[in-house]
Amino acid sequence: MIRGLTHLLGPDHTVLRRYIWLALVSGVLNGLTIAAIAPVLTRLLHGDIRAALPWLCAMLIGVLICWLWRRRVEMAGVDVGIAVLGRGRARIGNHVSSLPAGWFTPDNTARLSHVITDGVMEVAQLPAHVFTPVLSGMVVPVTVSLALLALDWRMGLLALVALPIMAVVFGLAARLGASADAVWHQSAAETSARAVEFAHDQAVMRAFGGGTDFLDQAVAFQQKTGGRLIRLSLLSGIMNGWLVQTVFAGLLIIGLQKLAPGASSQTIIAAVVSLLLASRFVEPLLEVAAYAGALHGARGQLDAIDAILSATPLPEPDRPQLPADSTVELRNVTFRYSPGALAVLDDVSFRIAPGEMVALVGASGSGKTTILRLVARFLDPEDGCIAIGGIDLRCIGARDLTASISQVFQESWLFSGTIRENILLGRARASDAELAEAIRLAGMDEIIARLPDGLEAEVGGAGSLLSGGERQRVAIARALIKRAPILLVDEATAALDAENEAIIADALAGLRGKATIIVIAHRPATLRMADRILTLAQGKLIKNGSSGGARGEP
Ligand SMILES: Nc1ncnc2c1ncn2[C@@H]1O[C@H](COP(=O)(O)OP(=O)(O)OP(=O)(O)O)[C@@H](O)[C@H]1O
Repeated sequence: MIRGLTHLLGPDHTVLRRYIWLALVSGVLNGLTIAAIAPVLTRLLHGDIRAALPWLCAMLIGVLICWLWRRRVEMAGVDVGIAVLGRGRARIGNHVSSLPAGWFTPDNTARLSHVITDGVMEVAQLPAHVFTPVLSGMVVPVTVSLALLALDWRMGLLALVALPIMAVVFGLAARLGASADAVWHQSAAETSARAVEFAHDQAVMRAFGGGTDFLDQAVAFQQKTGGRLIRLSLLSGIMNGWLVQTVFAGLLIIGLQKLAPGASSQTIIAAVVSLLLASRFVEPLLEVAAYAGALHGARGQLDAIDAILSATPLPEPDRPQLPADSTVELRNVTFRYSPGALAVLDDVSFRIAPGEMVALVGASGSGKTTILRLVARFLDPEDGCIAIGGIDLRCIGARDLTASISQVFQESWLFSGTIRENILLGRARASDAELAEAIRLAGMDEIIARLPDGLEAEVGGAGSLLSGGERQRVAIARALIKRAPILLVDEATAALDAENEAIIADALAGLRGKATIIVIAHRPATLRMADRILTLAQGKLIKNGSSGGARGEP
């Protein structure tokens, strides 16, 4: 668990180290203060107040130091929490942004959103609310059992032997809950993802009279996994508590034996003090046992964070090379989305010269979008290589590759913010004149004139305040302003009226010869405009010919 937190904090793990050190010292100080009860009580019960006084003072000073030290531990715990919320979150963000775009499957996306919202918060609260009593609960009994050893060797020995046994049982109980917890976290992530989908796609569901079945299934699964988790947490809590009580019973039996009739007053006093210490020995252990649920809950979150941080980023070249020009070449590329699955692309090779416009055609599922994803290096091929300007994509730095490629994909992803911000995402430093030119070429002048806030109009989450065609035009303006030497276009099959289609055609025509264009083409006009048409069928390139031969194809 500590390792997981250290991984999350990365170079900032020193705050965690400081906190642990302070918490352990706090445990020792607490233990020593509790142990001081023994000489105080012994002397008081013997009626020797004068001899008890120095010990009493030492104990009171100990209580004060413990109280002050505990404040330091709490503040250090808060510092760790703040580091987790701030730098830990940033670390997850930085790491995720270095992962291949292909990593963002619905499952991983749901897990990521669950971790960023709930997981990090749960982990951030761990030090202040859980670790402090747990660390103290582990150290105090060690110190108290040493004091017991000095008073009654049999009780001390039992306490010392019981400690490692309890540590093993507590660990096993935590492991028992951890697997149930991992399944629960996964089901919780899935339920949140489905709830968002459910809300987002209400219009479609209502149109088709869709029920809530898919959401109900996720909720039912979460209920089942939650129930199992609660049962196992309860079981492990009971098991831990039962073990601590058994050890306490053993200590009581040994201590009470001394109170047999005829025992000397000295023996009775030693027995009473030992029994008091025994109760202080079990108290923190019961607290640790009670925290078992919280601990393995947090472990589940830490494991989920660890899984994200352990995902392999796209390897960056040691010595990045720059592409010589905007040639795009696939050499014997084979790709499958998961090991053992059918090859989505099978030994595909082609070369596109700088400034050439190539249309990709083929039946649905033939691999057209996958080719664009591979050229943009969302994913790496299994076999073969993809090169830009003669350089393998794997030898080009991520920043240079991003600068080389513009994309207009069907989803036309827009982000919350204004139209201006969404377009300038293409090139933040574009001048006003360049912005105006991109807007004109993307046919957005009239839309912007119509909106009360013009360029400053908010597009809403994922561009929800704009129509499908308007979203597509913002995406085109963004791609145009970037002026990348390579343009990848997935021509939308839906949501485009004749006007929007004409605008896309104009934008492509304007770029013809200036950029290397690969377009997944659906319209005859685009096919006619292309210099060459590549036809795919079931992941194989079956035709690589001039556009003349394909004119009129859908
Ligand atoms: N993320 C993914 N994980 C697993 N399989 C995928 C994934 N994306 C696509 N596929 C599969 O890969 C194959 C090729 O998909 P691709 O999207 O490249 O086809 P396409 O030719 O662009 O289809 P369309 O014209 O319908 O968009 C399909 O069988 C598809 O089911």
